[in-house]
Amino acid sequence: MRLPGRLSAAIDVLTDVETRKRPVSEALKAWGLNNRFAGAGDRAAIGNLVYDALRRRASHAALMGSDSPRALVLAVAIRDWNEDPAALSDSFAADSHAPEPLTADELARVVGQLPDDTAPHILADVPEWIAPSIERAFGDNWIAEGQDMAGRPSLDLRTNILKASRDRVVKSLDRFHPRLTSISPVGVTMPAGARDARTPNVTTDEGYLKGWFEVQDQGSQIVAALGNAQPGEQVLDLCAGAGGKTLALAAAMGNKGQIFAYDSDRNRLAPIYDRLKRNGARNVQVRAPHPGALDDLAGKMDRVVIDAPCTGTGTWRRRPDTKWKLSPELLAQRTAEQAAILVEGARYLKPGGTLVYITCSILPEENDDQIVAFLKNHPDFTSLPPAELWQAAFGAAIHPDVETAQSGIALTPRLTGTDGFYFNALRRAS
Ligand SMILES: C[S@@+](CC[C@H](N)C(=O)[O-])C[C@H]1O[C@@H](n2cnc3c(N)ncnc32)[C@H](O)[C@@H]1O
Repeated sequence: MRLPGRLSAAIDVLTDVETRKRPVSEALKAWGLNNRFAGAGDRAAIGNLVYDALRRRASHAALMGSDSPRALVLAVAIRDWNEDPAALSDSFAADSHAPEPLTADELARVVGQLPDDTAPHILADVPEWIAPSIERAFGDNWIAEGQDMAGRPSLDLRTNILKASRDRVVKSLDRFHPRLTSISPVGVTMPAGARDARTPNVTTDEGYLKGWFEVQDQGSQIVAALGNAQPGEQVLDLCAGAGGKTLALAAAMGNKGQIFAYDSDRNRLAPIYDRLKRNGARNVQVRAPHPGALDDLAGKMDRVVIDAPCTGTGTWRRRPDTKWKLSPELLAQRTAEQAAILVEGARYLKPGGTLVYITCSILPEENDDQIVAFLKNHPDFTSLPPAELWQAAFGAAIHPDVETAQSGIALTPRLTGTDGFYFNALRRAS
């Protein structure tokens, strides 16, 4: 397919997403099944167009004076993919699979600039109602933070040090030109390409099948490392999901001690069994959810890790559709769950133990605010100093801007080149 046909397909996919309220991944898959002539390169390009349209939906729509799928996709082609507007329009006329040529109004708008009085949430490409929260989190830098959250993410891998060295992983993926991550000592990264670049399919690599590495954003690797789980400890991973953090903790502990991996959702937990086997993680006991599943652990854990259910605002680069679906109701639901899980997690700690709280959110309501509320009712807990945790994990001084008011650590695409994550470690008095 040539670019005009790909643009047309992206408009169809976005229309499908909007009219049928479908997740983007589902709409892209359906398009591929209905258009089997399209190759992997076409599907990747169409996916990039759709995701780019959603990443900068607000500013594309403001510039074009419309948020229709056509307006958004044309804006991506010209603003993000640097196509020449007149040449693009001419190429439409010569291609039977192309969208209609650009109108005079579209041509004039797409080469213009956003006016000086453009609302800040449009410049930041975030929903208007959530802008005050993002401003509270980042102060004067909040628009720049929003803009970086509208970029493309890198593909990051975590070396499974139980089975391989980072050098070995780099060598096995040589053909994708991997680089070392900037902070995580076990990470490997492949920067996002431009335009129609395809994301490397690393999960068919023999190194992946042998358990040498896992796909894991560097931010997720960093918070797992800050958790500071030590060989021989008793650790409860209370929201283990498919086990991304569990596997990182097992490797950090050198398979020594015991991790109890639990999740209240059986379906989310299901993939963990295969992943543990592939990774050679032998110190993990999976506890399936049933009443009283964790009762025997009360008061006994050295460390309880809460990778809390959250709005996922830190992952907007990867799932930009969720940015526009976020609602005050969903945020309220997540914050209520987080408050309850923090109290629940504290129950399993022994005196002197550490409660590790993690979210993949950038919103203070889910981060520092939760810590303030928890500490108010749990005066026997104190936050551990971020600079010391960072030094212990990475042997380097912490970037000053990642420290939050409540001794938390907030990672972002702009500050650390990672997804957005929040971390806070709370020590219980002995
Ligand atoms: C952010 S995800 C965990 C991701 C996972 N730790 C990883 O690294 O791949 C949050 C998880 O919390 C689980 N969850 C939600 N409420 C819970 C609760 N009350 N107790 C335990 N798990 C819960 C969800 O099912 C979800 O799998």
